[in-house]
Amino acid sequence: MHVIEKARAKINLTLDVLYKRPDGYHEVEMVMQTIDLSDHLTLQHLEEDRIEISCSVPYIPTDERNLAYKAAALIKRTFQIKHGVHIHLDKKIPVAAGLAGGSSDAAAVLRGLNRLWKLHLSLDDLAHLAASIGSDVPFCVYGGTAIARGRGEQIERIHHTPPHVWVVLVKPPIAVSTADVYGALDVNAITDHPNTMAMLESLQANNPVAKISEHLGNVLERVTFRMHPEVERIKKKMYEFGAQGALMSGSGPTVFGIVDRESRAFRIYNAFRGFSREVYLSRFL
Ligand SMILES: C[C@@](CO)(OP(=O)(O)O)[C@H](O)COP(=O)(O)OP(=O)(O)OC[C@H]1O[C@@H](n2ccc(N)nc2=O)[C@H](O)[C@@H]1O
Ligand SMILES: Nc1ncnc2c1ncn2[C@@H]1O[C@H](COP(=O)(O)OP(=O)(O)O)[C@@H](O)[C@H]1O
Repeated sequence: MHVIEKARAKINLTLDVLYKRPDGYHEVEMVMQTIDLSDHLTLQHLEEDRIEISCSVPYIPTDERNLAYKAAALIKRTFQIKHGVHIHLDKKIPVAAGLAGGSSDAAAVLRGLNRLWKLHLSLDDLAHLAASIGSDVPFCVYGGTAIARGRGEQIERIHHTPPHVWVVLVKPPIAVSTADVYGALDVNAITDHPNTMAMLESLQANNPVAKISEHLGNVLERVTFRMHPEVERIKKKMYEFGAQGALMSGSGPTVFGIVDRESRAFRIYNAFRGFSREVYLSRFL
């Protein structure tokens, strides 16, 4: 008995930080968008009471530190399930990139085990559980377009037909810690808060990409740019190569560019392939 789930990457079209909370987290407001770049998960029922993880790449832990493991352990604990699961992760989303790859794997495990073990939970039930795994996991349970608030776990889904937008992603070969980036952010020094509602209205009005691009904004960019100037250079190149809009996703270091035409996206993709190893072509989903 097995089920297959796709775990899709996200990008942040806006990322605003409102204040630092007493619990150490930052109160955020972000427009999140699922893109067509996914890990593939296979969940195989085991009669024995254990969680096994295997992975297509060697540099991700396969023990309880893996977010997919945490999700399976949470389901087993919450619903007192006495058998187990083998989870294979076929990784395609770059790791520690600002694209929520691990969070999306965890969300896919919640959805997959709900089916495998016939738990009859709604997506809202799963998203509620997901918050204890990580701030980005509830959004990944739903996917699509949403506004995320709180520490990222409060999701307002946006039901619309997503505009046709091509996305080129470039991940420089550096590791960025989300905790370090939030830790180095001086909330009182933020002057360029993005306009969440303007972005939302632009998406819902199905505006052309050039218009949507006017509202892209991420207050963590400055912090990551300071730590790793090459990330800012990639953003500049993205515009030089013809992107209509460009932004760092999440805490970085991936930078995405958006365009309305496939041919233009291919040109940018090919231009980056000359000197970047990790370049991806994708679309809004
Ligand atoms: C920046 C964002 C934007 O979508 O994504 P990534 O760059 O990780 O993809 C998210 O806010 C990341 O969410 P996620 O990666 O799930 O974070 P968590 O595991 O919950 O938290 C990691 C650490 O980041 C800091 N953190 C996280 C979220 C938040 N609203 N405020 C914080 O200060 C905390 O120090 C926390 O210990
Ligand atoms: N299933 C998983 N896939 C990727 N990374 C994982 C996973 N489980 C745990 N991790 C760890 O989580 C960290 C962040 O990974 P990831 O979710 O890809 O990044 P981000 O939050 O920047 O999008 C990495 O250091 C990685 O070792």
